[in-house]
Order: sequence, then structure tokens, then C-alpha cells
Amino acid sequence: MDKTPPQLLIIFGASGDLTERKLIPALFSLYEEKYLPKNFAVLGISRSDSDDGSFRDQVVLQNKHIPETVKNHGLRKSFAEKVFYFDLGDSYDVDYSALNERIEALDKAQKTAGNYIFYLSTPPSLYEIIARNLNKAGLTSDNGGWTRLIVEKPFGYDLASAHELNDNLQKYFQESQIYRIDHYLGKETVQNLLVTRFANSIFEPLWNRNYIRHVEITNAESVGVGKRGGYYDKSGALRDMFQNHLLQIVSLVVMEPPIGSEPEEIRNEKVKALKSLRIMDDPETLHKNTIRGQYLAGESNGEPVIGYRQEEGVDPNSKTETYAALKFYVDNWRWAGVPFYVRTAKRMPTKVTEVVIHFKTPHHQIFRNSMVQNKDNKLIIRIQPNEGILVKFGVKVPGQGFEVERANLDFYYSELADQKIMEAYERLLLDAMQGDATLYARADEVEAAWEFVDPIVKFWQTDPNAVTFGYSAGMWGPKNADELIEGEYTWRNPGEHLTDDPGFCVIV
Ligand SMILES: NC(=O)C1=CN([C@@H]2O[C@H](COP(=O)(O)OP(=O)(O)OC[C@H]3O[C@@H](n4cnc5c(N)ncnc54)[C@H](OP(=O)(O)O)[C@@H]3O)[C@@H](O)[C@H]2O)C=CC1
Ligand SMILES: O=C1O[C@H](COP(=O)(O)O)[C@@H](O)[C@H](O)[C@H]1O
Repeated sequence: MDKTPPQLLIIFGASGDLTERKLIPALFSLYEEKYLPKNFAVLGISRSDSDDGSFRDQVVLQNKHIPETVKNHGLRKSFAEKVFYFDLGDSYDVDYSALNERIEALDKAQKTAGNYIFYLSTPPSLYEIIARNLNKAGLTSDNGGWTRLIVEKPFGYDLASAHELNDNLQKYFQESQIYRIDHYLGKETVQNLLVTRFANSIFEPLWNRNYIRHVEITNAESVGVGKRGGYYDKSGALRDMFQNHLLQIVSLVVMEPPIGSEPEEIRNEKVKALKSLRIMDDPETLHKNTIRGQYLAGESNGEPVIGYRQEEGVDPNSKTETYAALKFYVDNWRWAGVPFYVRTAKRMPTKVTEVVIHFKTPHHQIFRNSMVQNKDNKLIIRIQPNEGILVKFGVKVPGQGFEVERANLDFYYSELADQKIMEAYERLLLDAMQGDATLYARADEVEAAWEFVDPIVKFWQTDPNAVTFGYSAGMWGPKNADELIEGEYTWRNPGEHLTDDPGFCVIV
């Protein structure tokens, strides 16, 4: 494709899980769909003792994350020939001259025009080290082609470390070269939030405090922490999901209309949105408006599962949250007084991510005697699964009188049958290859998100009154989270109704 120039993608941390499970399958899919330029190559780098042949075998030919089809059998071989490996030796903190030579040789042989993307898929502690050594080797400036840097999450551990990382990376790369990945932004339905809001005239006029009662966002996973206990126990749901993915969704719901769809036009509005979140830093508000939970043993998909504290790599006395629910406000003209309820959790009954816009009750109730008071017009944006949009509204029950019943207008993305939905990493990689940073987070965006999250993390970690509630795996989280939402409202828990959690408790 013309929009994607020749280039070499250089992955640090190539022997890791992300490369095998996400990056290479995404690249293969782009290759299969003919999105990659003819002159394209991948160079995997790590400390593992491997070579081009074994690396190709591992990440392409034998990679079980690339779906096996009759059609792609031959393609795997031709794609594998574009994949190379470089063994960095014992450390990432070494002289990169030999790497530089390999890159130059590959660039020449594969005719990639001096265009390089460096992808950091290592532990975050190596990001600065790699950037510094690339710079020393003269690999960070545009020498004839262009150079970009993709940085994986987590971007920092708190505001101070994110700020330091931004400073460090910006010593070696221009901000315009840095692409901070957040795979939720690569999801089609997350991007569709922008289109729903700004390509229609029927939603945006209502998108404010005059018509919206509250906003609810749920991100639920049925899985536990799996093999990532060691990482997760130091992170927790707030850092792992909320600071990045959930706040990205919040920013798209909250933002003002950008003047156009250029990357900076959209990113400027997202930063403004994040900066308008009311920071909760007094213990009373934090106590009232934040709930943290941790899963106990229970059931997942009908099978018994262990509790979080029994997971591999997790401290048996851990209080780390696998559930986080927050109520907060947005201090700007559009959203003054509208509560936002946002939760993210593991070991829920199902996997679902959705945004629910709850509209206010009509100003005057004409059909007072109806059994169903149509108090809740809702717009539900289903991010995953069953990607689509659902509008709930009231209709008249046929017959005498004015009985009101709820009805649905339901759109599923799958109905656009001939459109394949690109996987998030495919979309994001392709965008970076084409130099489009719209769906990548900017330095100030990441820092604004940390500014909001930091005081909550600190409160949970240090305040003696900050409690972690236990909930049984397979339930909808600590039941007192229901009390976060005032009035007769409660969380929309898609799927079957579950009875009271017998395991609900305070974790000590
Ligand atoms: N896996 C996933 O689904 C996701 C991962 N990420 C992020 O992507 C990055 C890579 O993740 P992932 O591939 O899962 O991680 P892995 O632990 O599976 O791989 C890490 C890679 O970094 C290298 N490495 C260098 N030093 C170390 C070290 N001290 N400890 C461990 N590995 C080291 C490893 O190779 P070698 O030791 O041979 O050099 C390996 O290639 C991380 O920043 C992670 O947070 C983000 C979202 C999802
Ligand atoms: O970044 C992360 O995301 C996954 C969830 O991603 P999804 O695309 O499956 O919704 C989460 O499991 C993981 O803990 C987190 O690091």
C-alpha cells in the first residue's frame, strides 16, 4: 500500500510473550491482507541465544497464535523470510555498534530506505537504557529515512516515574517520534466513540449535564491474573487497567469536539478532558468514592478457581486490588455535577467492556400511571464483545391507555458482514508505520492520567482506613460497590443475575 513506506521494524524483547502472542500475529495478518509494504522486514532482538532460523520457527512457522488456515500456509513461509534475529548478548546496556551494523546491512538488503521503528517490548526498566544506547549508536535521528519509537505499557509506575520516563525518552527522541501504545485505542469500538459522538447530530446535542444523569463504564474480565501474578501484584487494577485503558475511554466520552481529525487536534482535546477530572485527594472523598476488591476462590465458567492470594507470584498476604470501582466528577462546563462510575476487575462472571450513558428522566412525567416509568433512556456502547450500540427507550404498549414498555434499538458491528474488524495491535502497528499518532498517547496525556490516579493509589496503600474487600471469583465484585451509585440505580451487570455473594468480606 502506498501509504505505508518501506521500513524495518526492530523489536526489543523479541523472545517475550507479547512478540509471540500479539506483535508477530498482527504483522502476519497485515501481511496477509496486503497492508505491509513490499520492502519490509522485522528484526527481533533479545539476550536469548537464537538465530534467524530458530526465531522464524518460533514466532512465525510454529506460532500457535497465528491461526492455521489453508490459505495462509504458503504465506507463513514467505512472511518468515522477512523476519530476522539479533542476539544482544548478556545485557541491553551495551555498545550497539554491532547492532547498528546489522541494521544497516538489513536495511540495504531489504531496501527499507533507512526507515526504522524501534519497538520496546521489554520490562519498562529497560526503556531508558535502550533509548540511550540507540542514541549513542546514532540510531535515534533521521538519517536519510525516519525513526520512530513505540513504547509498551506500563508507562511509569506513578506520576513521578512517568514524568521521569518522558524526560529520559525525550532526551534521545523528539516527542513526535515517540508512540506510547495503549491497545484499547486500537479497538474499533473505542474509536467508534468519536464517530458516534461527532459524526451524528442526534447524540451530541444531548451529550451534557442537561440531559445526562450519570455515566457508567464497566471493564470486566472473567480471567484471573494467570501467570502474571509477579507483575500484577506490584501493579493492581488501578495501574494495570484504569490509568491507561479506562481513562482513555473516559477521555473520549468527556472530550469537547475537536476542530478536526488531525492527531494533535484530537489529542489536545483528550488532554483537556483528562485535566478536567476532579482529583480526589482528601481521605473522606477517597473513602466514600473508591472501592477496591480482591477475588477469593470461586467459580469461573463453571469450574472452581483459586483466589488471588493463591496465584503464582502473588504475596499470600497481598492487598493488591483486582477490582477497582470509582465515582468521580468532571469539572467543566459540559459535565458539572454529572457523576461518573467506572469499574474494572478480574474474575467477573463474564468478559465485557461497555460505556452506558444514562439519560435523565423526562422533565415532566405525563404517563405517571404506567407500570414502567421510562426513567432510564440509555445509550450503551458495547466495546467488547458483541461490539455495537444499543439504545434503550420507551414505547407504548399496544391497547388502551398509555402503558410504557422498554424497547431496544440494537446495532451489531458483525452486521457489517463484509468488514473485517482489525485487531487492536494490527491497527496500531499500521498507524505507526504510516506515521499516524492519533491513537497513541502523548506525554502530557499520560501524565494527566497519572495525576488523577496517583492520590487514589497512595490512599489505598497508606491510609489505615482503606479497606480491600473480598469477592468470590465469578461474582460481580464487592457488593458494597452497588452503593456507590445513588438513587434507585445500580451497575448494569450484563448476563445472568447472580445472587448475593457468600464470600463478600473485608480482607485482612
Ligand atoms: N504480554 C502481554 O500481553 C502484554 C505485555 N505488555 C508489556 O510489554 C512488555 C513485554 O511484555 P512480555 O512480552 O509479556 O514480557 P516477557 O517477560 O514475556 O518478555 C520480556 C522480554 O524482555 C526481555 N528481558 C530483558 N530483561 C529482562 C528481565 N530482566 N526480565 C524479563 N525479561 C527481560 C526478555 O528476553 P531476554 O531475557 O532474552 O532478553 C523478553 O524478550 C512489558 O513491558 C509488558 O508490560 C503490555 C501489554 C500486554
Ligand atoms: O493491558 C491489559 O489488558 C488486558 C485486557 O485486554 P483486553 O483487550 O483483553 O480487554 C488485561 O488482561 C491485562 O491485565 C492488562 O495488562
